[in-house]
Amino acid sequence: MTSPILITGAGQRIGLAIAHHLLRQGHDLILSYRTQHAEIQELESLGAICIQANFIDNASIDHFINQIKQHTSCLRGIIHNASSWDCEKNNPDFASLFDDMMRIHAKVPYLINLACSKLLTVTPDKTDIVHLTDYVVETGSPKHIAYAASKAALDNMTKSFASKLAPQVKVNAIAPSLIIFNQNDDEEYKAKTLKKSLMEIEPGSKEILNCLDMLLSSSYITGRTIQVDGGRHLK
Ligand SMILES: NC(=O)C1=CN([C@@H]2O[C@H](COP(=O)(O)OP(=O)(O)OC[C@H]3O[C@@H](n4cnc5c(N)ncnc54)[C@H](OP(=O)(O)O)[C@@H]3O)[C@@H](O)[C@H]2O)C=CC1
Ligand SMILES: Nc1nc2c(c(=O)[nH]1)N=C([C@H](O)[C@@H](O)CO)CN2
Repeated sequence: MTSPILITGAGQRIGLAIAHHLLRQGHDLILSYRTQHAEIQELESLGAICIQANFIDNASIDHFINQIKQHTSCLRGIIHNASSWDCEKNNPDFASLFDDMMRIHAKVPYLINLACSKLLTVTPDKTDIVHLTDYVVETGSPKHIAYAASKAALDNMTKSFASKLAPQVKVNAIAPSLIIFNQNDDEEYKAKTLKKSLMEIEPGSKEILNCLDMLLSSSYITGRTIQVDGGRHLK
């Protein structure tokens, strides 16, 4: 087994697309999933090590980290993809929402990066940490205040970990705007959202895969955020 890449939240959508993309490239994978999606069985049949993890408290994060270390003594990369796009409108308990957003988007990457950084330095080759953040790190989001703040924390940690882990480990962020809609998005929301960018398309996971390929193949880019947002900042 080559040094595996760790992906969090790989059971659906972008995380699932990343998992299949890296498997097709010949990488070994360790991945986390929360819900037992049918796709998990296929990933296991393709050789991925799939670990069920719901990051609801410190103990669950620690348990996941221990399971990683039981499966491998080295890592080629870590991709922090797991995320909950939750909002104040759906959560009147703002304190719990804030804690949940900070846990999944900042505490989980923080603890995994610190606990697994040595695994990224076992081989002499350059290795990578990639944080999936969000366009709203630049602008804030009045409808997703805690979500945006937690993604901003993750964005900031990109710089801290890049400095801490250089030169062997490169640490970068990918900041998407609309990539793929959700199943329950109605036509009115879709039309309004498409208009928010210059490109006015729903690009799909391929845009993230292209960006990931660039970062993993670079020997020089670190501490940076690659915006994948269709020119939304110019609208
Ligand atoms: N989709 C888009 O257009 C955009 C996406 N992004 C970012 O890109 C990344 C991927 O987006 P997308 O594919 O839509 O993400 P999803 O909303 O599909 O969530 C990704 C995964 O996170 C997992 N997850 C959520 N909460 C927890 C938890 N408490 N513990 C463990 N796992 C959890 C889910 O697991 P499960 O399904 O197993 O329950 C899910 O599969 C995210 O970081 C997102 O913020 C940013 C901007 C736009
Ligand atoms: N975890 C998630 N984060 C985000 C999602 C999502 O579906 N899951 N979706 C978005 C939107 O596409 C937004 O970028 C455009 O309305 C943001 N984050």
